[in-house]
Amino acid sequence: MVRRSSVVNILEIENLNVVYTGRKEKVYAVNNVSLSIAEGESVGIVGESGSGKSTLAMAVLRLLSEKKADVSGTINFQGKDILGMSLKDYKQIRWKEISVVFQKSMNALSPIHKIGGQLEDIYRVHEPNENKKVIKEKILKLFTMVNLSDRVYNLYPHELSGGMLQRVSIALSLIHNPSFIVLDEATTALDVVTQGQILREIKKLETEIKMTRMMITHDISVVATSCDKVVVMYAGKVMEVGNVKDVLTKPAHPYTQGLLNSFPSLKGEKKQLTGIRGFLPDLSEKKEGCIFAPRCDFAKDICRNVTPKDYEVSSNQRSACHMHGSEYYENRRTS
Ligand SMILES: Nc1ncnc2c1ncn2[C@@H]1O[C@H](COP(=O)(O)OP(=O)(O)OP(=O)(O)O)[C@@H](O)[C@H]1O
Repeated sequence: MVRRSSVVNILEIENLNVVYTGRKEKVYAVNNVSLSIAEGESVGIVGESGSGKSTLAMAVLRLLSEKKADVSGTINFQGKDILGMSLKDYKQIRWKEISVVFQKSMNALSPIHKIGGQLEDIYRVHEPNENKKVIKEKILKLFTMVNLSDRVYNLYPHELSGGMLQRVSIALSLIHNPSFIVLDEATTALDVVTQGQILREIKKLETEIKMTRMMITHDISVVATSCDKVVVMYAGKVMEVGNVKDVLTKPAHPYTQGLLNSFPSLKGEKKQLTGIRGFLPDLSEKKEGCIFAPRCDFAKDICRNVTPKDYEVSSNQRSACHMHGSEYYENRRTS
């Protein structure tokens, strides 16, 4: 949604819809999402639980079962139509070009094999003929990058702390030098000190190996400290997109404002946390109007009846709100 003329987009998502069909009732988890991510950019996807962040990532990663989810729209990655290609072709891209770290990625490691051997085996899935010594060197280099010592190579998973295991997962995701990485709550379970360290290492890596990052998180402070752009999702839709600084200091959508007012600030004045009244809507049906209107203190008739389009607030910020950029919002902006 934020477009800069000289920028090359690595990922372009147009009108993406994901409907879970596995149960009696459908779930419209992602609705008409369009967004682009420029090469080298780090983009945070935020929104409360159930807003469709992981589903969006799973669609990009082609990890949704065709039997359980209908995916429509287009996803272009480096000019290639991801949804249009065969799964066999996509598997050539996954891990090599696009990789992912989930919150529980570390659980995928076998408890009875040493870390080094497991990483070596995974490396060979894409490079079956690579020399053992070369692979080991590569893995040790990655360990250094994520601040793990060489001795981890010969340890079993149970001999590592949660933070170390998550660093192993990040090292693993980087094993084929991907140009795009998805981190889905990858640092959420870690203590703040370890999380901060890992985020700093990831940012350093991005400049070293020219990587683009899509980061899914509940934690706005993670976005504030580590991302260039933020996408705010609610009930399967993008509510607001923009540069982190603009969106976090001058939110243009009432949902973003509510989300920001739900987080305490460690710096600056103490403020009353107000949260957002009500709950996420039932996603088993599609309704006209703004999906946030029932929870929005400022909704007018138009909001309840007409689905808002995506309005430009500034060259760096867009908001799907009928009242975008009105004086009314100007007055409500947080400082
Ligand atoms: N496999 C599935 N089958 C049916 N519905 C699903 C499935 N996975 C997710 N959903 C539903 O899709 C909606 C979006 O879920 P999703 O996990 O993408 O949200 P999220 O924003 O990532 O939430 P969280 O932050 O809690 O991970 C929710 O209503 C969820 O219940």
